[in-house]
This record gives sequence, structure tokens and C-alpha cells, in this order.
Amino acid sequence: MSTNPVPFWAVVPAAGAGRRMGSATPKQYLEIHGRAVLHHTVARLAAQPGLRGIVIAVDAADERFDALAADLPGPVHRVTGGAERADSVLAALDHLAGHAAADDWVLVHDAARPCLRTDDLDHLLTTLADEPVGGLLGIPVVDTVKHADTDGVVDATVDRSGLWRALTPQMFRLGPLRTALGEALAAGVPVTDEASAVEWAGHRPRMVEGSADNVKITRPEDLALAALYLGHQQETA
Ligand SMILES: Nc1ccn([C@@H]2O[C@H](COP(=O)(O)OP(=O)(O)OP(=O)(O)O)[C@@H](O)[C@H]2O)c(=O)n1
Ligand SMILES: C[C@](O)(CO)[C@H](O)COP(=O)(O)O
Repeated sequence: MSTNPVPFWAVVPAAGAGRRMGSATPKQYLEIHGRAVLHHTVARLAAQPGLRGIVIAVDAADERFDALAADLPGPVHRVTGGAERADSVLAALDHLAGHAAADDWVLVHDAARPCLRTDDLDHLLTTLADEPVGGLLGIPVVDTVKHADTDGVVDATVDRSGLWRALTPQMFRLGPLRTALGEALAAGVPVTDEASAVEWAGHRPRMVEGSADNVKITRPEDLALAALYLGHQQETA
């Protein structure tokens, strides 16, 4: 842990329906070791001493959040998310703009990634603290990568050198991120993470290597994996 914590705001997109999970309960509210996935995720962020506040984007019809919020660690604020992840993040940034300065750091972290390691979060904050734009946690690709057509027939083996898988948190300054995301969405650019909007705006985010256990719970088997990782992290803490 750094001696001078880097101050930051957190945005947690939690307004997804979890369709690939196929559960009646959205995945952010499924329980692992007796706590909701969202609770684990928020607790990881709240453990950082530089945290100023957390804005969580939830669905307008979400009836679970308010009951959970009373128990969440950290200063938490609810906003209404949008149709896509990027819309939810933008709604949270719009709220933050009324409270934070344009050059304040914002870390956007998926609600569905409850296994974020404290040391990865600390490493991200300290590595990027003096960067003009920001960057994100990621993992270099270790598998051989194929490109295939829509029938699954391979047309190329892709050179994997320099390829990374993007994780969250993604850390950017509030003003440039909000502008980039707003303009990219208005232009119809596909935005699957914050970095893609920032890249579209002409900036070059920096990759910071994270850990493979920072999984995004997407399909049913990921829940068991996250439970395993969380249990192991608690045992070795
Ligand atoms: N309109 C949306 C869609 C997604 N998310 C959030 O973005 C994160 C990553 O998205 P993903 O894993 O795709 O979640 P879902 O959209 O819920 O899943 P699916 O695509 O399977 O429906 C999740 O924490 C999810 O709650 C959000 O805040 N608003
Ligand atoms: C932001 C993200 O988690 C980085 O890997 C990912 O892009 C989210 O994508 P999804 O299609 O919303 O799951």
C-alpha cells in the first residue's frame, strides 16, 4: 500500500440484466460466501484509503439495491443506468461532474468483477497517478489467437505479441473521460470499455498488468470460479 494514497472516485456499472448468466436474479445480486457479488466488489474499492465516493449505476426498476445499500461499505450514491454499459457509466460520470473536478481520477469497475485484488488496485493507482490520460488493468494474451469467419472456419492466426485482455478498473480523469464517452456514444461508436472511448478521442491509455483471478462473472461457471478465487484470497490474506 502506498504511503500517500492517490485520491479517486469510483464508478460501478451494476445496471446489467445478466442475460448470459441465465439467472432470474441479476448476477450482481447472486451470493458468494453469504454476500452479494456487488457487496464484494464495493468492499474491494472501499478498502482503498484514497476513495472519495462510489457512484453505482443500477436499473431504474431495480428493487434490490436499496436494501443492500444500507450494508455496503463506503460512501455510496445510486444513479439510474442506461441501455448499455457505456450509458450506465456516462450517467454516473454526469452525476460525479456535479461533485468532482475535471482532473480528478475516476476508476470504473464492473460490479461483476468481485475478485479485484487490493494490490492490483494499489498498483494501478500508483502506476498511473502522474499520467496525463490514464489507463487500465489488463492481462497479456497467452493463448494462440485465431481469426475465423462466421462459420468458425479459421482464416488467420493472429500475432499475439502486444495483445492484452482488458479488465477493470479503468482509470481516467473525469473531464476527458466524460467528454470522450459522451462524444463516442453520440457518434455511434461501439464502446465496450472506457479505454475504447478514450482511444477514439485520440488518446493512448497505458496498460497495467493485473491478475488472472480478476474475472468478470458472465456465465454460470464463472460464479464457481469467483467463489474459489475469493475463498483462496481470504485464506492467503
Ligand atoms: N446496461 C448495462 C449493462 C451492463 N452494465 C454493467 O456492466 C458490467 C459488465 O457488463 P456485463 O458483464 O455484460 O453484464 P450484463 O450486461 O449484466 O450481462 P449480459 O451481457 O450477459 O446481459 C456489469 O457489472 C453490468 O451490471 C450496466 O451497468 N448497464
Ligand atoms: C469492460 C469490460 O469488462 C472489459 O473487459 C468488458 O468490455 C465488458 O464487456 P461486456 O460485453 O459488457 O461484458
